Amino acid sequence: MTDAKHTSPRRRRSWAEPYKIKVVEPLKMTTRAEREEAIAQAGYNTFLLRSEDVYIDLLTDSGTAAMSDYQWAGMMLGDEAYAGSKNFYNLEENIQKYYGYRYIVPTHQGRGAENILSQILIKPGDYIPGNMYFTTTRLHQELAGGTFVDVIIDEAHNAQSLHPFKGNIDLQKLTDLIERVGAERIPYISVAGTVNMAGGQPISMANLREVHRLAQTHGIRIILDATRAVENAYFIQQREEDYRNQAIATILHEFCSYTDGCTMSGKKDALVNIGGWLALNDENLYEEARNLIVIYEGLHTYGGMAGRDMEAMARGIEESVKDDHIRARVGQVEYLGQKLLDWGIPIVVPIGGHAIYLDAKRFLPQIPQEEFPAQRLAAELYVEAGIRAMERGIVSAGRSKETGDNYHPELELVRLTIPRRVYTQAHMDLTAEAVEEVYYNRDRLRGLKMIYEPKYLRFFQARFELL
Ligand SMILES: Cc1ncc(COP(=O)(O)O)c(C=O)c1O
Ligand SMILES: N[C@@H](Cc1ccc(O)cc1)C(=O)O
Repeated sequence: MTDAKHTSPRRRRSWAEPYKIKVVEPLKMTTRAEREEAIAQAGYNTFLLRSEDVYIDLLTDSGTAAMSDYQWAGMMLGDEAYAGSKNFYNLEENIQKYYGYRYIVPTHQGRGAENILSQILIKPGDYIPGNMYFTTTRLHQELAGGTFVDVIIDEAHNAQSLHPFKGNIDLQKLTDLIERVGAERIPYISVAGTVNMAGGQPISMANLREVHRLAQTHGIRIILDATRAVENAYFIQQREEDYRNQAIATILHEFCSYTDGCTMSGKKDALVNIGGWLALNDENLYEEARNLIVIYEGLHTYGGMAGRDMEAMARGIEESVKDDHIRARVGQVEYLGQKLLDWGIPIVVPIGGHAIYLDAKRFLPQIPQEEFPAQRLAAELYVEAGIRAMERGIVSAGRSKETGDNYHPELELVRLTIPRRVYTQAHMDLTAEAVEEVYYNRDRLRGLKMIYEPKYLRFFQARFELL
């Protein structure tokens, strides 16, 4: 007999956090009228709100993690020497140990590494295939004279496809590109794990291994965007048969071994508020990176970070690869997503690693994409309950560098991004309730008009008016 009463409690054990709370940060409560005023002043762009006017901040998981006492203790051991800080060597050692790359160049955050990498590897006229674009990554590739080509599987562009690895690369699309432009015009394949713009979706180990094999045949490098590679490793453990019994750290190491280097925003997986790195296995490329780093970031033993920041990141890496940590981290995201699915709210499935993505096309079908449905939905969530989310649709996609026309991405999404170790289950419940309320009242929402458009990465600073 297996009715609920007789089920072993062990089988029901949930994802509860493997830590307890030692310090809290009070939040300001606002009225609806105050929020209406604040979002209008912010030009209906959640990036332009003041954080003190936000109740639950789900704008991003970048630099928003709560550090542990072990990390804070490390901050007191900051060696703030200009050159040769011991914290750099601790950081270097941990990156080599857990990610497996040979040479490490610290940077102030991910895009610092993307800048250096793009300058070193890309020549005007080159093509860079990748598993869906990321805003900063593509811009650096374009500024260096390259053209990004999306070679992700088609399922990634379909919010409702249940493919377990929507971050996978379509080997046929990649082969076609190599045949069309020639391997010598492809400086590297840009692989992200997980894929942020697709909904935090993972790439499988099997797929990366295949991409590696193909790349080797043509002598093309693979550079990983390792920003959320630990979360990717968790999905490999959960969904890929051969990895079910392997530790996250082991999976991460193998995953990186199929690539020639990585750019990293330490502000995500590595549990710090600032920091990043560029890692490379090729000594000559490392030499070039060391030359550029002193122009853009700082000396090669600090790269824009204080010694204490490097120590916090070295320790954050150790914590990030613990199985208990990552299970609870993704578990919390899944908890929120499952609740929304149970209530019939349209979200991207499968639920991703760092965020829930509301499908604005199905949420607000009455608003055409040119009137920015996702931007409108994000603004409304803020007005409803002081929850700050982020548009990931036509505003984020920007314009084609060739024609200047707006891209029209298939995915028109609002991202509810969960910071690591910051919010409680009750915050997730309240978030779900607020989304449900907006969904209930969705018919009365109209679109927006863009009244200010910055030249680069427009979503950060664009302004809108209600239509
Ligand atoms: C997948 C991905 N790559 C690169 C970056 C760039 O990192 P950073 O914000 O640290 O510059 C981010 C976030 O910005 C990201 O999510
Ligand atoms: N990488 C961070 C910060 C960021 C947000 C949006 C961007 O398009 C670029 C950077 C994030 O994904 O949240």
